[in-house]
Amino acid sequence: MRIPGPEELLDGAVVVSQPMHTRFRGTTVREAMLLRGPAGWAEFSPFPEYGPAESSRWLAAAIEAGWHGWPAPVRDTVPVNATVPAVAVADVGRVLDSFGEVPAVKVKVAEAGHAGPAGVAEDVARVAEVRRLRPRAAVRVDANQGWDHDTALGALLRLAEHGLEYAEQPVAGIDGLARLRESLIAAGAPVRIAADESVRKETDPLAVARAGAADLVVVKVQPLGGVRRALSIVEAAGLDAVVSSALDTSVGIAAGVALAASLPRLPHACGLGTVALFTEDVLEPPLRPRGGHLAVGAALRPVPDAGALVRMRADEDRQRWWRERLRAAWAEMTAVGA
Ligand SMILES: O=C(O)CCC(=O)C1=CC=C[C@@H](O)[C@@H]1C(=O)O
Ligand SMILES: [Mg+2]
Repeated sequence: MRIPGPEELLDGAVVVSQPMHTRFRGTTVREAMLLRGPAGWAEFSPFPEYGPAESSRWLAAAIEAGWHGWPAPVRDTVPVNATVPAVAVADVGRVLDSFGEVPAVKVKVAEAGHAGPAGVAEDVARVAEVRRLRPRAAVRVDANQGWDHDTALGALLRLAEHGLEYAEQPVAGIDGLARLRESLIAAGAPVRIAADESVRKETDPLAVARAGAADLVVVKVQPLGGVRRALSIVEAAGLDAVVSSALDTSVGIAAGVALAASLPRLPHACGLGTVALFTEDVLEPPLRPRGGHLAVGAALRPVPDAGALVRMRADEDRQRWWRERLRAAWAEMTAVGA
């Protein structure tokens, strides 16, 4: 893959700032740098705390999107899940309604500061409310590795009573996932385990499959370094994959759609409905599911709305900060031996 130089990448780049309806991942504003390449618009939006090495994979994904393009799709539509942040029970209905009809709902649990017994009770109540409001949807939970073994085991045994499609990264680490999976089977509640952080943050994303630590892998285009790299990780893992967003703008969501559309098997709804969590988006109309699905054809060549780019443009300090970040990620990516 040809790697353009930083000046070429930054020519026409703009940083946008997106306010969120609900706090998610500890923030209420998400920034993203949008790049304009010969193959189309691309997104570079590593989370603010990520250093150059981790960010270099996000840059590789942007270069693929903007300078090379994606593999051909094998399906026309992609099923999408609603994402319910760790909100109070009273707010669950409002969040669900913002996603419209969906085949699956992902519920955030074990939020920082709420991973003890009182937090588990809140999590169970949130999942019960989702189940009450969407009796036919598949319900999955994502703990972002916030529980320890015993809390996860206790929580999942209670949550399993509401019917769980799977539990995403309930505990940290590959060994932790493998041990919990065994304990759940031994307890007669074989809740399926999906690995997220143990795939996207490990230097060896296949280790989870080798260790028998998960039933599914969650794959996100930017953290894994592009659609092609994510496809090869899924193939080598030999596990079913759930495609999810990294809280991207619709430009980044398009890359997720490209991945979901080109996977040979797609048995689960994808976490690609997250633009519903933002108050504004760069696309007019935003990439939002209809009837629980995103249409692939319309999604693959996102062109931001010129007015939205002006309205959402971050201030000049943030433009400079992101330009430096891209240069640092580029230097890491092209360093000898990288
Ligand atoms: O998968 C979804 O439904 C939405 C995306 C999502 O949950 C995430 C996006 C970005 C960062 C993560 O904290 C989070 C996740 O852990 O999967
Ligand atoms: Mg996750």
